[in-house]
This record gives sequence, C-alpha cells and structure tokens, in this order.
Amino acid sequence: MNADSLDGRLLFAIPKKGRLHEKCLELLAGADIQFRRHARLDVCLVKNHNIALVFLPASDIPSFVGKGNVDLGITGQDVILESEMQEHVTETLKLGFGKCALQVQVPEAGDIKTVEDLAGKRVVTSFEVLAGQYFKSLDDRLQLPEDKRTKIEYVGGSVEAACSLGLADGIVDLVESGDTMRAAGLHAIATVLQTEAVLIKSSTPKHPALEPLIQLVTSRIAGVVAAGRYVVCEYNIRRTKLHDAAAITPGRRAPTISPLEDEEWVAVSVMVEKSKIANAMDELAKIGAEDIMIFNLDNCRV
Ligand SMILES: Nc1ncnc2c1ncn2[C@@H]1O[C@H](COP(=O)(O)OP(=O)(O)OP(=O)(O)O)[C@@H](O)[C@H]1O
Ligand SMILES: O=P(O)(O)OC[C@H]1O[C@H](OP(=O)(O)OP(=O)(O)O)[C@H](O)[C@@H]1O
Repeated sequence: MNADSLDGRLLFAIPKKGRLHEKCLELLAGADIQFRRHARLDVCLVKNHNIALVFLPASDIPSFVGKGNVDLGITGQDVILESEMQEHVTETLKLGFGKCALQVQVPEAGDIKTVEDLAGKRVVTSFEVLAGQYFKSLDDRLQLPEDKRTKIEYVGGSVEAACSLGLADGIVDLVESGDTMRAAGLHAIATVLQTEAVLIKSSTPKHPALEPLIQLVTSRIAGVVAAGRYVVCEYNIRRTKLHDAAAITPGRRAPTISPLEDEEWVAVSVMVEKSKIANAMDELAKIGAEDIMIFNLDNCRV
C-alpha cells in the first residue's frame, strides 16, 4: 500500500493491542465498517467506505488525532489526559467500555494509610503526567519544601511489582476489578480519575470535506453503543394496570401499547436500560404483568 491509496480517505485510528483492541473490532463490525487486516500491516483500507483504519498503540492515538495526522480515533480518556492533548482533540462519544480508575495504591500491610502519609516518598507509575499533577497539588497543599517533595518515577509496565521490589512506597495505576492490585498485596487509598474509552476527532480538522463521513461513522458507532446499553422489553398487562406499568418502564419517549383480542389486556413494548431490567421485571411481575420477554438489540438509532 502506498500513500496514494490513502489519498482522500478518512483515517481512523484503532488501538492495535491491549484492553481496548477487541472491543473496537466489535464496534467496527457492528457499524458495518468492513476490512481485512493483513498480517503485520497496521494500515488497511475499508472495503465499503472511503476510510482507512490505522492500528496504533492506544497511547499514541491522542497525539495523532490532535495533530491532525489521523481524523478519528478511539482511546482512553486517561491516555488523552496523560498525553496532554485534551485541548487538541474533541471527545464525540463515550463508548461504555475500557472503564476503570487510575488509583494511588500502597502495600496493604504497610504504615502508609493515606496520600498525606505517602507525600514526599517514592511513587512509581506509567502515568507520570497525571501522577505528577496529583502529587504536585498534594505537596503544594502540604507545603512540602523542594527537597522533600514526592518523587515520581516512570516505568513502562508491571507497575504493581514496584513496591515489593523495593522501588516504590506507592504506585499510581489503573484498577478495574482490583484483582491485579490485590494479587500484588496492594490497596487503593485515592482515585486520581475515572476513565473510559471514547471516540475522538481533531479539534482543528485538516480535512473539513470529511466531516459528513465523520458524522456518519459517529452516528453508526453511537447506534452500536446504544444497542449495547438497552434491551427491548415486551409484556402483557391488564389495561387497569397500564399507568403503574408505564411508571416502571416509561421507555425513551413512551411505551408502545398494542391491543389484544382480550380487551381487558394490552401488549407493551418498551426500551429499558440493561442495568435496570432485572428490577423492572421484578416490579412488573408484582403488578401482574405476564409473558415478560427481553430481547437484545444488535443496533439502533436513538
Ligand atoms: N483493566 C482494565 N479495565 C478496563 N480498561 C482498561 C484496563 N486496563 C487498561 N484499560 C484501558 O485501556 C487503555 C490501554 O491499556 P492497556 O493496558 O491495554 O495498554 P496497552 O495497549 O498494553 O498499552 P501500550 O500500548 O501503551 O503499551 C488504558 O489506557 C485504559 O484506558
Ligand atoms: O483491576 P484489574 O481488573 O486487575 O485490571 C488492572 C490491570 O489492567 C491493566 O493492565 P493489563 O492487564 O491490561 O496489562 P498491562 O499491565 O500489560 O497493560 C492495568 O495496568 C492493571 O495492571
């Protein structure tokens, strides 16, 4: 592939490995963005759109997008802030995956119980900018003199090992389930930030003519994300209970009500957030709803 074959195409950066990679491939499939990636090639043409996908380390994506080398990208909010590109990229969509917290962690068994105890000591992290900002403001608040301030040291990975190896008194790293942290004998004493994966575009796009395609891709991906967040709930209910049922499942605009042969009953079809569906089913059953069925959505526009 040469540079000419990319000419005029929208360049869309996708994490090439790691926690966000698989989820991004699912999003692309859901949005019907078709491509075949040849082994070891990090750029590939999309068959059914004027798009080329560029597979990059998640940590490089904010600067590629921010500088306008690529038009769109997916990465973590943490990575955007760590690369200090937040002024240069616009977050267009939260994607609902890659959710975790950047936390200050210390050995569970040690004397350090609070971030104030840790201030002035050694902190190891892959997030030296965010950890640096956090401890700078803590050190400032505690009015630590120049020679007593917290020492931030960068490592590229396996951050959790730093305390047991004697390199650090505490670390700053990502936590999702907490399994990695606990396995290393650490516990969290503060949260620096919460993060999730986002779709970003350049704040000063180099190719304004691509804006309609950026909009199309964004709304298709938004559809896939929304479809993952909602289910369709269908049930039968006595007309007299319709008011109570609508209070339990109000839907996005309003529930769809269809008559049944039995005039005392109606069928209801309504979108419900996945996180609320179990409770909603319990409540519906309590007011006499019958034949409650839940359907997953493949895609939607809401
Ligand atoms: N345990 C986790 N749960 C959810 N999201 C995570 C988790 N760990 C990392 N992430 C998200 O995925 C992003 C990439 O992290 P990951 O550990 O996959 O990096 P990587 O691709 O191996 O890193 P790099 O390319 O910089 O070496 C993080 O910046 C964060 O936004
Ligand atoms: O709270 P948990 O669910 O255990 O997840 C946290 C771990 O996930 C990330 O690393 P990852 O496993 O992606 O590997 P990496 O260290 O090679 O980036 C992160 O750096 C933590 O180590």
